Amino acid sequence: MIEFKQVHKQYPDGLLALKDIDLQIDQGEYVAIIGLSGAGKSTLLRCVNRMHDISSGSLKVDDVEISTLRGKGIRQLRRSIGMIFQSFNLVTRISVMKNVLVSFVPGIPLWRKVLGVFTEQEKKQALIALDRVGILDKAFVRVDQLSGGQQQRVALARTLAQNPKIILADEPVASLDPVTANQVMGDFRRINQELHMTVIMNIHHVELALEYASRIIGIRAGEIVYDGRTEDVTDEILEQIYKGSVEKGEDIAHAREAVTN
Ligand SMILES: Nc1ncnc2c1ncn2[C@@H]1O[C@H](COP(=O)(O)OP(=O)(O)OP(=O)(O)O)[C@@H](O)[C@H]1O
Repeated sequence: MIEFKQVHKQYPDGLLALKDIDLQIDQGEYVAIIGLSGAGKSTLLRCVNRMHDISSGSLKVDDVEISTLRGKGIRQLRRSIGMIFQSFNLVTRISVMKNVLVSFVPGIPLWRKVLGVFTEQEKKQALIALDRVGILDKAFVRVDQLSGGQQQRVALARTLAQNPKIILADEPVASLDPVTANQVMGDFRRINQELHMTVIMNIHHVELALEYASRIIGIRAGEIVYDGRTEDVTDEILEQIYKGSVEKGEDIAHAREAVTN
């Protein structure tokens, strides 16, 4: 379980990016965080794995106050939390398999990583992860020969091989075409349901958030302005989250379309 209590996050330049955040996310939820650009979505997500430190309040992951963690404790925390980025963060000149292997076993000695020495068990785990996201047949293909959607699936497989309890995804489908974005959102849902991993995702596509996530958190200027079930999201709620946005009208139209279809 992830628990924020009265969390504030202020950047060194004085900007208050998160204000008084109270939030509880149970194991196995699929949560989409939506809001305008600059609302604080990435900041919120990145506090969970200590990529950012909170300024005050309490943030617990499985009852551990994460702000008290140091070196080894932070590494352990990050082992249980996978992170997926919009830009995939893969090494494109090497094979899919190597990408998964090199990153999913952070505990192995550096020399084994450098020489590419992996056990049969590690290889098996990597192949199982690739199979889960439907790209087992690409295991020995170089990453730069794959489409964007396939690369995002490699990133997901790499995270899965690490067997995390929580997956944080920062705009994972922002650079994908609509069909591929739907497929990748579906991958996240399948993994969430089959493996009971918590998924917390920042996403600009409101219609995809409403279609795939079971809970929506709306952030506006660093504050939570909506937190509830996806099916309870109304036009008024979206209006409140996106008030003043140039693209708002379009986003809400898409959102409605997705809900009524
Ligand atoms: N390292 C930083 N130092 C100072 N201010 C920052 C830093 N990172 C983010 N901010 C500011 O904090 C606020 C929240 O940013 P954040 O990236 O969390 O928003 P976001 O909702 O994820 O935006 P986007 O959808 O554009 O990614 C913004 O005003 C941003 O400019």
